[in-house]
Amino acid sequence: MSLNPVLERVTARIARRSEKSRKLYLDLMAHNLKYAPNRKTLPCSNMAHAVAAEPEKVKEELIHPAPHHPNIGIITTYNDMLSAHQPYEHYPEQIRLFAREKGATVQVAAGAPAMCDGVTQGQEGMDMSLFSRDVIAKSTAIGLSHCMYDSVALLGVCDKIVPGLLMGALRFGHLPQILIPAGPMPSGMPNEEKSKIRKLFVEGKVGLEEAMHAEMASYHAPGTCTFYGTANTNQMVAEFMGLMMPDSAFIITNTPLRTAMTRAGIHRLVDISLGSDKPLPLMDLVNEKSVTNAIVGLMATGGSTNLTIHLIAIARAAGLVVDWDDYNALSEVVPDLAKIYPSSPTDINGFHRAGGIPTVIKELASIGLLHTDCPTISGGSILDYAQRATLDGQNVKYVPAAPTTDTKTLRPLSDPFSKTGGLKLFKGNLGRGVSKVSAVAPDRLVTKAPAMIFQTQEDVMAAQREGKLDQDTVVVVRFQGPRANGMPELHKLIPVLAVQMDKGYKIALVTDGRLSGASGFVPAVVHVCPEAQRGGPLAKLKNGDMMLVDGVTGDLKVLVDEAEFNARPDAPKVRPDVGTGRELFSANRRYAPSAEEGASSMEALMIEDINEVGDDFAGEFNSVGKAMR
Ligand SMILES: O=C(O)C(=O)C[C@H](O)[C@H](O)COP(=O)(O)O
Repeated sequence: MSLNPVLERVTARIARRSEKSRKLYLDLMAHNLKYAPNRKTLPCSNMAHAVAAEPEKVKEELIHPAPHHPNIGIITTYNDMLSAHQPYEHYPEQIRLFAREKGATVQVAAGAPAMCDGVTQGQEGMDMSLFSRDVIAKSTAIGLSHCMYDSVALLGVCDKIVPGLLMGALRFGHLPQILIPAGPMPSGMPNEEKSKIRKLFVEGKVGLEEAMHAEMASYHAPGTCTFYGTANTNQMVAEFMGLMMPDSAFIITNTPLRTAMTRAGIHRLVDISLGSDKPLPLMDLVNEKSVTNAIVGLMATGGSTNLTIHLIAIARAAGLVVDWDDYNALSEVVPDLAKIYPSSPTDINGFHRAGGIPTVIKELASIGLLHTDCPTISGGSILDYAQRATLDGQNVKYVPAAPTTDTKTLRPLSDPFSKTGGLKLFKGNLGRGVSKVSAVAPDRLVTKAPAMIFQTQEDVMAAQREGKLDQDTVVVVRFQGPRANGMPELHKLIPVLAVQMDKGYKIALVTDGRLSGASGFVPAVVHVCPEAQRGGPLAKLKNGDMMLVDGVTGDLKVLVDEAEFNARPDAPKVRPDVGTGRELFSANRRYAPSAEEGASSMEALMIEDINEVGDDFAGEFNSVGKAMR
């Protein structure tokens, strides 16, 4: 099957743009592989510290390893408050047993924090959510810096956790690594019903007790939430990149198949560890082709807008430069094959039952919309991911993906939901932003209406209560970008604006902040760059300015005289927020690059430093390596 020419062009463009940075990355990984201390070269005292707490047998195995005796490091993001991460409690014990079956040992290298956007939505803690990615990345790096490991199992699932783990893990890309997901919770109260009750609550038609009951019937068990939000989109992306076992993303948590899948993943990790016949380092898996495959997956399934930030940050950690034009070009040729809540009533479990990721991959690969020549954890290519996992005794057995069994949720190529993908790039005199057009009803794609300007979502909610939003309007919520307040998700706006839409008004939202992956159906252009805090045009908008938000052409415009608009002073910048620990994140805010650049100050500064070392890089590290020997 010949490749789709746009896929080919976008991939080539990423490779060209990244030529220098990718080479620097691969040189540094080669240095890690060759010269970084490892178990076999650690001096006695260091080694004794590293094994001091192990049982005698394991001590012996670590100090005098058999020829292929890998030691697996675990980075775990377990905590028992997050439903998605609670199942990881006993994974280290299980993984130890599974590794032992193949003669390997296991040490928990580090724990990293995992925060829940469901808990922090609309709260001060949300201002730290995006930056928690950097904390997770650094925690991962600290764990792996002990250089005790021949391979790594990454335990994490949710929104910032998978990107953070990968951003850290990729700096140790010379090591073979696998993501081990824990799976979604069983379906509870349908998401659509929960949303209905939320709207009734906003309108004062149901009380607190009933609202609480609905939320708890929806979020009711261990596992990821069942909507197609950022957590589940990360899972999809990880499969499309071949970073986890085929069809492992959406097996329900704490089921026999889930356990069998973890076991299969660990067995596979042993087989590809350093020292094996076929080591498969992470740096080989994350390249311009797998990143492009991930964007295709995002478009074909209508995933979370957050991945227009996270995938860019993950790619940057591997020396790859991706931008929103790449996303947009792919969106124009990738059909939308899936409708999952918030784009439809079906949840992620329904999507999985309908055929899920294997069926989507099979369809896309059949028309050359996926690279089938980049390596994956499975040992083959992405074509291994066009298989359904089933349980065979204690083992996972794969069978070819079947055609969709529910065309309300998952469509074949011959009859897609739309010929183009789920996300769209908007551009114009207000900057660049992204929108999940697949979740928006066709008659709501274009909004031309006067602007109402806000600086917080609380102000929008208050205006709605006071009836001030009872008109066609484009609600602009600005000073919500990474430099202003850490770029929170503004998901509390959705039920409020949905109520206004139900009243028959034309409503759109424009913001330099983020929305949750659970946000849909309200036409929204998010992540607008440059952000108001950096002097972006949003800072010049006034109440009443006529706006055009056009989901067909991708226009994001203010329709006022250009000279008059440009002559306006910017609204004053916001001061940093403090409290709830936000003051610890000043550096993250102050140096944050734009959303389109991944919004990670850690990476922006890292890239500056690496570029400074520049062409001398490999030479310098070679001499450091020689001195060490
Ligand atoms: O997917 C994301 O980006 C998220 O932030 C996940 C959060 O858990 C939701 O924001 C909760 O949203 P509801 O379903 O409306 O309760």
